[in-house]
Amino acid sequence: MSDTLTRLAEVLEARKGAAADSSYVASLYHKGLNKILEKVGEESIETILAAKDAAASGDASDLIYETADLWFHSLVMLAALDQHPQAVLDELDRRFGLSGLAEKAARPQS
Ligand SMILES: N=c1c2ncn([C@@H]3O[C@H](COP(=O)(O)OP(=O)(O)OP(=O)(O)O)[C@@H](O)[C@H]3O)c2ncn1[C@@H]1O[C@H](COP(=O)(O)O)[C@@H](O)[C@H]1O
Repeated sequence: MSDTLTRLAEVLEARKGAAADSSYVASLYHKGLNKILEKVGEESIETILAAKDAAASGDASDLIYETADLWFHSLVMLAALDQHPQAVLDELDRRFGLSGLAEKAARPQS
């Protein structure tokens, strides 16, 4: 799972030197941080609406699609601020360790 984030982070880093009209990510960098944050906000709202629809209809396909958009734009935000997604995964790992669930999951069932 995290391999996808690593490979995507590499592409996002490479887009930093690219011309605005060469790719979607390059165009976002050229528009600046405010535009990137606007996209994160937009995608957050679309994800919430899709979650409501999924709960009502039982069909989660739009929710998965919108969540991918939200994660993607969050990764662009992190890259624009020179942050790597591994730092977020490390933070989640730290919290998982703190909760004691990691040890519980590793322990054989009796
Ligand atoms: N995962 C994604 C990804 N997810 C969503 N999007 C784009 O995000 C945009 C979101 O849709 P919207 O309708 O909200 O946006 P829009 O109308 O195009 O833009 P606005 O004018 O509203 O800002 C669409 O243009 C999608 O194509 C993505 N664009 C790129 N990637 C990945 O990023 C990599 C680099 O992309 P490029 O920089 O385009 O080569 C690609 O190889 C992909 O792996």
